[in-house]
Amino acid sequence: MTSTSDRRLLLVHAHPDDESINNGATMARYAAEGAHVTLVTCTLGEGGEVIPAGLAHLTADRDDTLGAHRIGELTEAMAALGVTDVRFLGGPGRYRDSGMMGVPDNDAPGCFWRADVDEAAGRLVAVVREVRPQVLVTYDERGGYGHPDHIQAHRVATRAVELAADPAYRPGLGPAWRIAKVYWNRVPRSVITRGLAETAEKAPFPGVAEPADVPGVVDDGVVTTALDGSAYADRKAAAMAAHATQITVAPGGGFFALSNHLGQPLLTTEYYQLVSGRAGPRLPEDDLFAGLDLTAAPGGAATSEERAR
Ligand SMILES: CC(=O)N[C@H]1[C@@H](O[C@@H]2[C@H](O)[C@H](O)[C@@H](O)[C@H](O)[C@H]2O)O[C@H](CO)[C@@H](O)[C@@H]1O
Ligand SMILES: [Zn+2]
Repeated sequence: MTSTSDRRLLLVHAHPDDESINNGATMARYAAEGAHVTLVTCTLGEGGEVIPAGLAHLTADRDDTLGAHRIGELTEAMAALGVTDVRFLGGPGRYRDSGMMGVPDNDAPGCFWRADVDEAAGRLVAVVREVRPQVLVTYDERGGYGHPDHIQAHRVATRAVELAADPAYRPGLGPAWRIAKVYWNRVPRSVITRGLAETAEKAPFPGVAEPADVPGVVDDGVVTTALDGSAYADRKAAAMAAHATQITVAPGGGFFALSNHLGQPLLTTEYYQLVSGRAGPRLPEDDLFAGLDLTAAPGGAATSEERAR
């Protein structure tokens, strides 16, 4: 029997807001079930736009205090989800928001896009070996939608999974730990197509996003895992609304828009692709920990088949 308190989930994201958009219901569900949920966010989102006019002064080209403000937004969002283990990679401000692909900030010293992947991954290995998660969630190789910080978060997380499991890598960071299952954030094409059509019909925004604007859209058959988080819909909507400089949540919670004011569906079933580790006995999985025997031997959890060897 899986003890929920033995379950440990690590999520690696680029900016404050990505965690609530992609995984808010998942995080709320596992936190409510007693699992240990750890969020590592790689930047403070210093380069973001700002929706509320009264906060426009925070932007990088004015007061340049948006990063500090977004720490507060993330704190409020995690309180809404019941998540208490919240960290910034290398500490707050270690890696700066790199801006959208192609802007001059991509070349700024200290930006995440210019970080040395192995150096950044080493900082994440310390978290992995401390927390010893059985499951890690991050983005695909495109970072979901091509943002430099999202691509870099994928690269750093992927490298950290490899290094954390290598006993020869920096033993001073703790015993090696193999993460049993790695997932990428996904949205099935049929779901977003239906959701955007509904957005166009019902949402109170001046425009509607394109599927290409939505991170992680893939053909339905690529998706291995669907977590029904409908019981946590209100918590996800509250968490997203807490990121008020970045997100507007429509009254009633069914839709949202980023600072581009293009409406999208606020999904309460959250989808994943298992890219490393063995899937649970039934597809699509309805649990990220499906198939795992959590009586972890030193070094990492195992599936029931591995345990039986
Ligand atoms: C969801 C996400 O990754 N947001 C990033 C992104 O913000 C977008 C960016 O400002 C774009 O110019 C807008 O049109 C869009 O509406 C925003 O969501 O990039 C920001 C800068 O790197 C980042 O701070 C924000 O978290
Ligand atoms: Zn982001």
